[in-house]
This record gives sequence, structure tokens and C-alpha cells, in this order.
Amino acid sequence: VAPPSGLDALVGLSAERLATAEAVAAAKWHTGAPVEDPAREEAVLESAREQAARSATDPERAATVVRDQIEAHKTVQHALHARWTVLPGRAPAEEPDLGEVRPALDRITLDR
Ligand SMILES: C=C(O[C@@H]1C=C(C(=O)O)C=C[C@H]1O)C(=O)O
Repeated sequence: VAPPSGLDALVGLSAERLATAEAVAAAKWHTGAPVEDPAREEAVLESAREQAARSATDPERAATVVRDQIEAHKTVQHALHARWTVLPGRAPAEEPDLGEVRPALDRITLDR
């Protein structure tokens, strides 16, 4: 089996990152925090730019890729909140801690 190409790796990490949207949406559902957190988004983008610069990759191209990932993540969170609003019985009982989910998200985004 051939080693994963850059594209395979990107697709895999994108899927893994998106799979955290349910936990993030659940954390915010319980605390009432909004899906959008512009300051956190800027911090995520800045980390991506820094990591890109360290590996001789154009920081703005890296930021563009990560920005798309953030948009996808928010789309899934909004969809889940809409679903739980219409079907409260499907809302998650567990209450994930954003302080624990975010570091996991960072490890995926920055592949470390
Ligand atoms: C994932 C979160 O929700 C949103 C999506 C973000 C992301 O994909 O990195 C960052 C901030 C929020 O706008 C979060 O708040 O951590």
C-alpha cells in the first residue's frame, strides 16, 4: 500500500477535525455560548501561520486552508444546534468541556 499522499493526509485530518464538531456543539449547547468565537478563530489561524512559516510553507496559503476548515466546523455546529432545537430529545446529555476539546482540536489542526 502506498503511503498517504499529501491530499490523503489533508482529507483524513479534515474529517478527523470535523468529527470534533459534535463535542464542541454539545459544550456550547449546555453553556449557551455562541458557535462563533472570532478571537479563538484568530488564534487558530495564527498558530497555523506560525507552523507554516516554520516548515517553509506560505503562511497565507496555510491560513486559507484552515479558514475553510473553521467554516466547515461552524456549519456542522450550527446544523446540530438547529437539530437539537427542533428535536430537544436528541440533544446530548453529556456536557463536554471546551477546555479539553480545544487542545485535541489543536493537535489535529497542527498535526502534532
Ligand atoms: C471549534 C470551535 O467553534 C468555532 C470554530 C473554530 C474552529 O474550527 O477552530 C473556532 C472557533 C469557533 O468560531 C471552538 O469554539 O473551539
